[in-house]
Amino acid sequence: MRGADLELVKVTKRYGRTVAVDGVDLKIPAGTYCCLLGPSGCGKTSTLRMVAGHEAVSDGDVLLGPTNVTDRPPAKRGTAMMFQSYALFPHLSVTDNVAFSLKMRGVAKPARRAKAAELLALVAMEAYAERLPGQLSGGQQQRVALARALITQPQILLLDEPLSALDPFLRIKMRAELKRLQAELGISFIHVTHSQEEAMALADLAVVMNGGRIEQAGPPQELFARPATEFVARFIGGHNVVRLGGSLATLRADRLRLSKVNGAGLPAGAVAAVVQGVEYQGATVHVAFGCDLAPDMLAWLPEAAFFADPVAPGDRVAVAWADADIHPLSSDAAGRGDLRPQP
Ligand SMILES: Nc1ncnc2c1ncn2[C@@H]1O[C@H](COP(=O)(O)OP(=O)(O)OP(=O)(O)O)[C@@H](O)[C@H]1O
Repeated sequence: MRGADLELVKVTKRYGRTVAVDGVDLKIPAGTYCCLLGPSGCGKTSTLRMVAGHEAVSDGDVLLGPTNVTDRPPAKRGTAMMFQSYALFPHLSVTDNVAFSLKMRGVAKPARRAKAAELLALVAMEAYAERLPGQLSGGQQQRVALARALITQPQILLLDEPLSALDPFLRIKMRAELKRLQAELGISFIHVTHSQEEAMALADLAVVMNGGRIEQAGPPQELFARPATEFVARFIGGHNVVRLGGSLATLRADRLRLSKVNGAGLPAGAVAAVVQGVEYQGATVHVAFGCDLAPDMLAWLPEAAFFADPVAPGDRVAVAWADADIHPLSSDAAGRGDLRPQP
C-alpha cells in the first residue's frame, strides 16, 4: 500500500449553531500513527468523519497528497474507516465480509476471495475464513473489521475508538497489533481515542483537541515534557499546574521529592505540605498532598524511594524539586530562575 500526506486547512464543522470543529489546521505526513485525543465533545469524531467523507465539511479543505478530496464521496478518497462497533454483516462469512467492498466495485469472485485471504493472513485470521461474525470473539471481530477496511488499499486508515469495546487485557494486545500493522503497511493511521495512555503508547503524532480546536500537536514525549497549555498539562496527567512567581507553570509529578518534616525547618527552596492520600501502584507510589501552591497536588515516587521514608495521610512533609523541572505554561512566564515560591 502507498501512503499519502494528509492536510486539513481551516477545517470547520457546524451543526446548526454548534461549532464542533473550529478552523483546524493539521498536517499528517504519510506513514504517521496519529492519535486524536481529548475529552468528550471536543470534535474528534467530527474531524475523523470529515476526513472520511462521512460528514460534509462546513468550511475549509481536506487535501490527500496533491488532491483536494473535500467534496469527494467516501469511496473515492483513498481513505477507509474502521468503526467502533466493527459494523460486520452478521449473515456473511468472514471472507465475504472482508471481500464486500470489492464485490461492490465489481471485482470477480475468485480475485476478491484471493485478496480477502491475503488480508485475513495479514491479521492472522485465515483459520476463521468461513465463520460468521457471531462465532468470533471481540478481538477476532476487530481483526476482521481491520482486514475489511484495508482491502480497498487505502492511503489512510481511520479508526474511531477501535479499542473501546475490548477488555483491558485485549485492549493492550490489540493496540500492539495496530502499531505493528501500521508500521508494516507504511500508511497513516488516524485513531480517535479518549485515552491519553493509548495515545502515548501508539502515536507518532498526538493531537490534543479541546472545544473544536487543536490545543497542541506533536510527538507524545514532547507533549509530556512541554505541554503548551494548562489544558494539555491537566489532560495528559502527571503534571501539577501551579502559580510560581506570578506565572503559571507545571511541575511533573514524577520529579517531586518528599521528606518528612521532623521539627527541623524546611530545606531551602522546599515548600511545606500535608499528605492527603497514598496509593500503591507497584513500581510507583502516588502521594496526594496540599500546600500553598495548590490544594491538590500529586507526587509519583519510585517504590524504593517511598519505602525508604514512607509517609501517611496527615503527615507534614517538605516538597522539593529542581529548577529544571519547572515548565512555564504561559508565554509571559519569565526565566526559570523567577519561578520559585515567594517567601
Ligand atoms: N449530528 C450532530 N448534530 C448536532 N451536533 C452534533 C452532531 N454530532 C456531533 N455534534 C456536536 O458536536 C460536538 C463535537 O462532537 P464529536 O462527536 O465530534 O466529539 P468527540 O470529541 O468525538 O466526542 P466523543 O468523545 O464523546 O465521541 C459536540 O458538541 C456534539 O454534541
